Amino acid sequence: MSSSSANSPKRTIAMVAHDRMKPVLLEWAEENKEKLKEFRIVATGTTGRLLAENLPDHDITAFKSGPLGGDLQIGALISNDELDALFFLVDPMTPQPHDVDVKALIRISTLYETPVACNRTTADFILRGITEEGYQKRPAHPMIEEYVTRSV
Ligand SMILES: O=C(CO)COP(=O)(O)O
Repeated sequence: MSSSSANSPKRTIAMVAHDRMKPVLLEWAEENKEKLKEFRIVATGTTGRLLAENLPDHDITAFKSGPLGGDLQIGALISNDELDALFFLVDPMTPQPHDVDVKALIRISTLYETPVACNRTTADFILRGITEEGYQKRPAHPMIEEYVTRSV
């Protein structure tokens, strides 16, 4: 994954929002809709449907709903090194039935050096960073290689 140029395929970013954060994400996406056009956007089910309704000209794919495995589908992209950033507006005040999936998504993002925004301020920084000329995502953490080649 790297910075884009005129001829390269669209980079992929993911968007997820817990229910009370969905209006916040929609507002943030509206504010940033011009920059977001350069990406393919994948999202958990309900978040993706709402984004597609609000941004009909964007390239948006909705996976399964989060509690039904949508977070894990995004995690699969990350573990294949196919995701450039994750925008995940988490509700810090409401317990989630699929909290283990949410944790797994954050963990796998950490391992693969995928930038993750859990609030709007970080989302602003990440979007600015990944659209900057010359931006290059770091490769996955070397501990992956150590793990693959470990002797047991
Ligand atoms: O719960 C979610 C992520 O953990 C969000 O899923 P939805 O976008 O399907 O509501």
